[in-house]
Amino acid sequence: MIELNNVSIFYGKDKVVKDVNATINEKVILLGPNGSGKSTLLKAIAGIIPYQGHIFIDGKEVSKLRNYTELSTNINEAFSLGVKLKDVIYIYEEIKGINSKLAIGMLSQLGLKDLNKNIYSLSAGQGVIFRTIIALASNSKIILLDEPFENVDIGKRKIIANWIKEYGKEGIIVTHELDMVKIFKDYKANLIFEGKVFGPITAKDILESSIIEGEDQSAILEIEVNKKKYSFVKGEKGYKVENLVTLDRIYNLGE
Ligand SMILES: Nc1ncnc2c1ncn2[C@@H]1O[C@H](COP(=O)(O)OP(=O)(O)OP(=O)(O)O)[C@@H](O)[C@H]1O
Repeated sequence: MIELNNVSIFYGKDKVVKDVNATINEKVILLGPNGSGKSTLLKAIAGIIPYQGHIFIDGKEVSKLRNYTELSTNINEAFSLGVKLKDVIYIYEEIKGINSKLAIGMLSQLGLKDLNKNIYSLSAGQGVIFRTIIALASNSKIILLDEPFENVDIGKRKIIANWIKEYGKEGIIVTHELDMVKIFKDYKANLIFEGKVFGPITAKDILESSIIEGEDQSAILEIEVNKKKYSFVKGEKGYKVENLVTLDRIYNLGE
């Protein structure tokens, strides 16, 4: 279980994650526009950057955890050890207990067969595939995945989506990809705007909502962006701020 108690994260004086409170004991989707704080929040939960407040993983404060094998992530910064792919796999086998046979099979299925390759020589999509598979093949209880479909071909995205459903019991999946959110429509989703987290509601409800000016009685979620309130209302109803049917348009609210 991931518990966030009044979590704030600063870069210098900039507070980019603001007083987040949440309990996560399943796999959830995190959606939000560029620069809203998604990666920053994931990095703090993974113990890569400092935070204020408390983040507990299964009751233990993240800042005090060392080599915790029940949490895995595809975040770039977690991959500073090893150069050749086979070395990275070996190191993760040693320190995280990943199932290297499983990882090698999954990589091969997605076209990454030459494990003598240098991790820095991978294309953008290959890098995402490699890091995501390492995170999944660890079969940790908790997985933190930052944009696991970015730059990945559509057919491979679907394979990865199925693996994400299969591996890990809890965690956070950050994605911008609307088609992928559809695959996870039964998952709960949280929205993040300007460092503030809203929700959860189901991904399906987000996809099917109209967004109208705030404080509608039947709203399934209310968010505040740039001091304006918006309500997510199921189906066609009320005066629409915009004809919001795609996530891209939801993201535009934050700009
Ligand atoms: N190392 C850093 N130093 C200073 N500011 C940073 C740093 N990393 C991120 N930021 C800033 O923090 C804010 C949140 O960034 P973050 O990367 O968490 O956004 P994001 O929601 O993941 O965006 P995207 O969808 O574009 O990946 C942004 O304004 C960004 O410019």
